[in-house]
Order: sequence, then C-alpha cells, then structure tokens
Amino acid sequence: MIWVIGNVDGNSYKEPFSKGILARSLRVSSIGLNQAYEIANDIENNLIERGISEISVDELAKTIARYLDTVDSGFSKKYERWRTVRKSEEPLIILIGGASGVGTSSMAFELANRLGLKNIISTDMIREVMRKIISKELNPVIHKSSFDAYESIRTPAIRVDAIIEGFISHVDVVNVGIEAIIERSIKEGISIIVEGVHVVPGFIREDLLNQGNVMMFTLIVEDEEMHKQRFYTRCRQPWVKRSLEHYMDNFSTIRKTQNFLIEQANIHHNPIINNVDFRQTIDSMVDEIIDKFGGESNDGTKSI
Ligand SMILES: Nc1ncnc2c1ncn2[C@@H]1O[C@H](COP(=O)(O)OP(=O)(O)OP(=O)(O)O)[C@@H](O)[C@H]1O
Ligand SMILES: O=C(O)[C@@H](CO)OP(=O)(O)O
Repeated sequence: MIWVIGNVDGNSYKEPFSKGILARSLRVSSIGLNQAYEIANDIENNLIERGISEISVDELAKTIARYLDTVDSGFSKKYERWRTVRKSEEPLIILIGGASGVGTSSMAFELANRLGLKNIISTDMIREVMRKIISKELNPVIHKSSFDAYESIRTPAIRVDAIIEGFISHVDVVNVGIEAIIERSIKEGISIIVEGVHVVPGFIREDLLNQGNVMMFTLIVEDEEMHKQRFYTRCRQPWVKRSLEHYMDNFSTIRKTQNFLIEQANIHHNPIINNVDFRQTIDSMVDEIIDKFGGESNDGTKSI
C-alpha cells in the first residue's frame, strides 16, 4: 500500500493513496472521467514501480503535474492553478444566478462535482424557510414565484415596470438569507455554491462580495425556444411536481426577468454565461474561478 503524508497546522497525518480521489481531482482540468481514471492508474503504477510506499501530498501533486504536462501542458497549468485556489486560506463561495429554468441548479451540481465541493444551497430552499417565518399577509411577494410576484405587490408599482418591481421586492427578501449564508461560510471557512434566481448582481452587499474568494455568475439562455424546452425536459422527469403550465403561462415574464438579470450583470461587471452546452458552461466557470483566484499562470498570462 502507498501512504500519502499530509500536514495540517504543523501536524502530519497519513492516509492510503486513492485512485478515485486522484481521478476526481484531475476533473478540474477538463479531463474526462475515463481519461482521469487511466491517468490515476498510470500514476499509481509508476509509484509502485519506483518502490514508493510513502509520498507527501506536495510531492504527489508535483508528480501529477509532471505527468499531466506530458499529456497536455494546458492540463498541468490548470491543475497547478487550481491547487493555488485550494490552498487559499479563504473558502470558495460561488454564487450562480439566472432566471427560472436556465439551469442554475443543474450547473451548480455539475460544478460541485467538478471542483469536489460538498455544499450546495438553493435560494428556493432559503425562500421556503422564510415563507414559514414571514406570513403571506406580511409579505405576499415571497409567497409567489419571482416572475409573478408583481401580482402581489400591495403598493402600486413605483417603477415603470411592475414585473421588475415585483421581482425586485421578491429577491430583496431572499437576499437577506443569501447574505447570511455567505457570512456564515466565510466565518466558518466553508466552501459552498449558492444557486437560484435570487442571486442577482447588485443586490448582495459589496463588502461580502469583496471578502475571501467570492465569485458570482449569471447564467442565461439566449435562445427563447431553447429556454422553453428546458421547462419541458425538467417536467418530463416523473418525480418533478412543478407544473409545466405555470412556467409556460408566465414565459414572457420569465424572459423579462432574464433581461433584468443581464442588465444588472452588465452594470456590475459580472460574468454572463449562455448555458447551451453544459460542458462549456462548466469549463467557463472553472476558467473564470482559476483566473480570478489561481494566481498567474507559468507563462505570465492570466488566461488558461
Ligand atoms: N446546459 C444544459 N444543457 C441541456 N439541458 C440543460 C442544461 N442546463 C440545464 N438543463 C436542463 O434544463 C432544465 C432546467 O434546469 P434547472 O432545473 O437546473 O433550472 P433552474 O435554473 O434551476 O430553474 P429554477 O430556478 O426554476 O429552479 C433541467 O431539465 C436541466 O436538466
Ligand atoms: O421563483 C422562481 O422563479 C422559481 C425559481 O426556481 O421558483 P418556483 O418555480 O418555485 O416559484
């Protein structure tokens, strides 16, 4: 057996070498699952051939980077820069917003898998807790969907557009919960992905966004027909209880909320990703994260 020796706060620990853990850690470099397992297998065989029974985490990481370099220098650069992000003392907090149906929950799940993150929270769940605390009488808008919240605004719309007014009132309440999650994650050092329609650029406190490794993305689906299809695919799953009708009846207002999200993302210089191909979406998010927090690449450029 090969032992991997690590160090936490000056205390060393050892654990058995795991091909599964190694393979998963390679996924961040956009290496497919099969190739990642083949590489992990090769690296293990190489260690056995060299008669190594103990290896430090740093030495193992160097061995992996050297191996990846022989396959594709892009892989090794990405791998090493991701390690810089992982070694940061600050947790990674990724916020993924987007209008209903564009794929925030699906992409959060895929990204967590790619990065090996264990915590995902949906803003719909934060809202659900709030609905138990705040009565419909006190705050009717959060008891609606983000896109039809305008139907419950008590005071007449002050802004020109009632749909956006309703959306803002709805998001504003849930945002309090999002900020609490970010505060707690920073305080406890927990890396997390927060996803949902309530993640809107310009709403979350700047001082929180500037702390630690916080990164926000806005997902969109530019093509109307494709966006519509997403609701069909979601409702096709037998366990999904959301009614297709609710989203189809409100499709034009959902698109309006997407336009508002795009405007906000542009004003606040947040990355916008057109979520067409899921691999490309995840690759773009990973690249943006590594570019922002992974330091300079070896050749001095910021792009990967
Ligand atoms: N890049 C993609 N390619 C193909 N299908 C996708 C992609 N992203 C999401 N989908 C599919 O679109 C549907 C809607 O996605 P999802 O439920 O993740 O949206 P959402 O933004 O979380 O919606 P809501 O905010 O209303 O909960 C799902 O069936 C999902 O599998
Ligand atoms: O408010 C919304 O836009 C959606 C987001 O998922 O929630 P629900 O469909 O549960 O109303």
